[in-house]
Amino acid sequence: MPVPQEVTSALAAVAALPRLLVATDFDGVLAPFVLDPMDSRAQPGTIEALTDLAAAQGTWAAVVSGRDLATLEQLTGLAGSAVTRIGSHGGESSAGTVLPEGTAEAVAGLRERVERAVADRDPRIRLEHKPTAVVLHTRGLPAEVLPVAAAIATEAATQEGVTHLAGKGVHELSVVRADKGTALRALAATLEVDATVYLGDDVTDEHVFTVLGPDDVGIKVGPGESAARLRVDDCTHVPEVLAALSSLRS
Ligand SMILES: O=P(O)(O)OC[C@H]1O[C@H](O[C@H]2O[C@H](CO)[C@@H](O)[C@H](O)[C@H]2O)[C@H](O)[C@@H](O)[C@@H]1O
Repeated sequence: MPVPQEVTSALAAVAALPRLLVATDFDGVLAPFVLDPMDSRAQPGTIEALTDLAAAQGTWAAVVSGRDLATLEQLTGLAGSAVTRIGSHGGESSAGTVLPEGTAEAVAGLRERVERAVADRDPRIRLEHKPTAVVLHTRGLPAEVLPVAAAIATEAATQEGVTHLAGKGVHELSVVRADKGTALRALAATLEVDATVYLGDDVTDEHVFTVLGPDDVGIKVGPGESAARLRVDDCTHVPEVLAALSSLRS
């Protein structure tokens, strides 16, 4: 299936504006889902298109991810590039991050509690550790594990200062309050762009879609309810969308 005509038309219209920010989620958008998060790789051509966009006149590019910043840079190879990297759902940025005082202690305490609960209740649940969060992974696990992971996450989130985000095959427990929408709006305001294009697939990307303005272009990648105005069927369309934008801006 080709990229829908309405998406192509919206891209052509937004690309005609003088100052444009093109931003995208990582997992499920640039990179197809895999079992081991460290095996994720961006689809061919996507990083190149973002890099080209960031080099084009009046154009900026960003990757906005739930990954922690260091992992995002490692997986994308974008460290030191002109493409802005925003990690930890907006909690960290390549433009500079100061995590709130006590974050390391709070996440260490959370980690200890979650590790204990997982060891006691179902060691098949895989854990990912970030500077601001602990993630319980259930992708590929038998159905009976899912409610156990959900219960552990729900219980951990009763602790003051812990936020629970349920994503695709993950329960993320964060000790820092941040969201992608706030982070992207701040970036767009700093750059004084005329419009933002954003591609996302998951619940945390809805924080962006809901704050986009009438001139912005939100593209939901894949099925599910969304506040995005436009949609493509799955992440295999993303290289074409980014290449089209890159060619329109160069
Ligand atoms: O905001 P994103 O860039 O989409 O990051 C969201 C979470 O992505 C990762 O988990 C997802 O991808 C994994 C690898 O494909 C997959 O195994 C998992 O089921 C997905 O939910 C990442 O591991 C999380 O830390 C991110 O928060």
